[in-house]
This record gives sequence, structure tokens and C-alpha cells, in this order.
Amino acid sequence: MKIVIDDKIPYIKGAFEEKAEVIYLPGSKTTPDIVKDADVLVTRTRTICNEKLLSGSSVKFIATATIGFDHIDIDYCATHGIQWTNAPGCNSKSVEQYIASVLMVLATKKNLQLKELRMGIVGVGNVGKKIARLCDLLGMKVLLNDPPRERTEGSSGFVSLQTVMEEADIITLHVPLNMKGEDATYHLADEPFFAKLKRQPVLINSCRGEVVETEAVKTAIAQQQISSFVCDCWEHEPGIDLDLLSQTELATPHIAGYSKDGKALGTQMSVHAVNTFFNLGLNDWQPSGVEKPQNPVIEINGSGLTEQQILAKAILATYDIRQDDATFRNNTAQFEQLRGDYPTRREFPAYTIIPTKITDETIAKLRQLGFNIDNK
Ligand SMILES: NC(=O)C1=CN([C@@H]2O[C@H](COP(=O)(O)OP(=O)(O)OC[C@H]3O[C@@H](n4cnc5c(N)ncnc54)[C@H](O)[C@@H]3O)[C@@H](O)[C@H]2O)C=CC1
Ligand SMILES: O=C(O)C(=O)[C@H](O)COP(=O)(O)O
Repeated sequence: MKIVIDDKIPYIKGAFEEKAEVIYLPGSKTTPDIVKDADVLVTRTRTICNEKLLSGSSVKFIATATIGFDHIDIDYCATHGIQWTNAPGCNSKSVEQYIASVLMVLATKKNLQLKELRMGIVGVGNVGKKIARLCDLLGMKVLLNDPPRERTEGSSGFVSLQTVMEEADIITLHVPLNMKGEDATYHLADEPFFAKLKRQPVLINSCRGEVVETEAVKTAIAQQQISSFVCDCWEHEPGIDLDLLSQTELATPHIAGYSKDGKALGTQMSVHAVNTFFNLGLNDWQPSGVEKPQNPVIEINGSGLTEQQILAKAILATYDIRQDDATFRNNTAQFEQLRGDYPTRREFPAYTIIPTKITDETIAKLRQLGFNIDNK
């Protein structure tokens, strides 16, 4: 058996070596010639798994260590006997941490009381649900839009996109990139979308670049239909629109899901999927060597601080998006390299907070976010 693995998937080396010939390659170098006699591809978003790559190959199974799977031509796979899997939810907590950091940075910069604001969440799956819980915890009013879920679960708890456009102060997008069908999301945020916005919301795109139309969002910024654009995912990555970047409030190179925890889980889910498909006896395989946070203990003295300020201290001590934003703006041509060399980021449960003068209610919220609390 031959397995071709993207060489930027961490913690996977050694998993399959006793069972198969394993080749590690950059996604961009995974060519038809390389995959023609492969049985398995373990990929990321950078390998476009379509007819051009797969035609005439012996590939039977594709595991992508990502949530999104818009890089896989699922119709082609279905008609050519190729099974595939993604890693649902693997890095959803990482995206939650990214959004938490965005909210705290915006609140500090613009002097916002988050609990006075309405958050519109478009796409309420693994990521959107976590963002909803986060915003609820921050006291925000949450507007949930997810027509596919609404059709199967009923309308209770959901609102239309129109309501989000009219009522939200912040809109965050967490939909898959769908090019066709009634739930198509390609250019969901286009000129008519921006024209319908009522409250000059902040727009956050950390799902896929193609969900927001570049020219339309630039016009929306210029005409102040939105008050800010926060962007992690860009059209035509890595060749992004630098003019849009210069007008973006917080800009990052598609790293919202790049916590080490999320990466490790994506790897584990992919290895287990290949194991299940080929029955390799790797049921107990787990990633090892996940990097520890540099400063795993966070001391917070809550004296004189509001609850929002205490939560901001905790969140920003784990991940401050302003650092990624600055690095990106100074190295715009290095989009893929910044992703490949992304520094260690760990999610909230990797940290312990030592609280002083913090109420039980706020400590409960820190716990709900996933932090450990040292009460000594
Ligand atoms: N920037 C990053 O690093 C990351 C980006 N992503 C992106 O975020 C997307 C969402 O991730 P998950 O929540 O894990 O996916 P998911 O599949 O769990 O949830 C997606 C939700 O969107 C809903 N949806 C589909 N079409 C819709 C539409 N037209 N309008 C409103 N809702 C719609 C679905 O019903 C589903 O509930 C992924 O597909 C991926 O493209 C995910 C992880 C990391
Ligand atoms: O999981 C997803 O979907 C994402 O967007 C990932 O964060 C993308 O990671 P790469 O596969 O591009 O490394």
C-alpha cells in the first residue's frame, strides 16, 4: 500500500510506516504522477483532489485533516469509487479562540461593551455553535442563521439572513464553501448583501475567502456599509488582494484553525479514518509531541476590572490576534510560509488561571471557556 501525505500535517510521521510505503510531499507537489500508484492521500486544503489529479490513479481513499472539503471534487470521487473523509470539528475550538481574540481586540480598540451588541452567526455547525456559546457567555444577543439546519430541525432558534443583515452589530461567517444549490455560499456577501445591512456591522470572514466578494467588500468599506472587515480567509489565496488587506481591520493568513490542539486532532481523525477503511490495527494511535504553551499559567488580579476586561486578559494571554496581524502585514508575500511556520498556539484548556479578586460568577465563565482554575 502507498500513502501520500502532505508534509505540513504535523505529528503523523511514523503512524503508517510499518503498514505501508509512505511519501511526504508539499501539497503543491502532489502531482498526478506521484498519486497514480497511491492508495491513500492524506491531505490539507492545498491539494486539489479533482479529475486532473486523480484520473487513472489507484487512489481509493482520501482523508483531509481539515474541516472544509471544498478542495475535494466529491462528485468525481462518488462516480470513481473513491471514498473520502474530512475531520469535522477538529479545529473548531481554535476558530472559537480566534473569534474570542477578535472580539476582545475590537472591544478594547473601539471601547465596546460586548453585552450591548448583537452577534449574527451565519452557519451554525461545529464552529458556529461554539461561537454562539462564547457570545452567549459574553452576554451578547445571538442571531443564528442556518437554513439547512432550519429545514431539518425546524425554525425555532433560527433567523433569516435578512434579519441578521438588519439587526446584527457584528456578522461572522462560518459556512462551508458551496458553489451550487439552494444553500450556495459562493459570494454570499456580495453587493446586494452589503446594501441590505442596517447597522454598519463589523464583518468577520474566517470560513472561506470565496464566500465574500472582494470588490463588493471593498466598496462596502469605502461606503461605510460595514464599520470594519476582519479577514482570515481570502479569495485566491495565496495571491490575495493587497488593496483589501490594507483596508482590513484585522488580517491573518488563514490561520484561525491553526492551534496545535486542532492540528493534532485533525491528524488523529485522519489516521483513524485510514485505519478504519483499511483495517490497519491502528485503533489506539494518538499524536505525540504536541508543543506546550510558553506560559501556561496566567495570573489575573480582577481588582478594578470589569468582567469583560478579566475575560479579555485571559483570552488574549492565550492568543492575541494583533501579533499575527502585524506579522502578516510585514510579510504579505509569504502567505503560505507564514502558515507553514505558524508559531505554537494552544487552546484554552492548556492554560491554568490563578485568580485574585475575581467573582465566582466570572470564574465559572472562565471554566466554561475551558480554562483550568488554580484556587490556591
Ligand atoms: N479559517 C480556518 O482556519 C478554518 C475555516 N473553516 C471553514 O469554516 C467552515 C465551517 O466550519 P464548521 O462549522 O466546522 O462546519 P460544519 O459543517 O460543522 O458547519 C457548517 C454549517 O453551515 C451551515 N450552512 C451551509 N450552507 C449555509 C448557508 N447557505 N447559510 C447558512 N448556513 C449554511 C450548515 O448547515 C452547517 O450547520 C468550514 O467549512 C471551513 O470552510 C473551518 C475551520 C478552520
Ligand atoms: O479546517 C479547515 O477547513 C481549514 O480551513 C484549515 O484550517 C485549513 O488548513 P490547511 O489545510 O490549509 O492547512
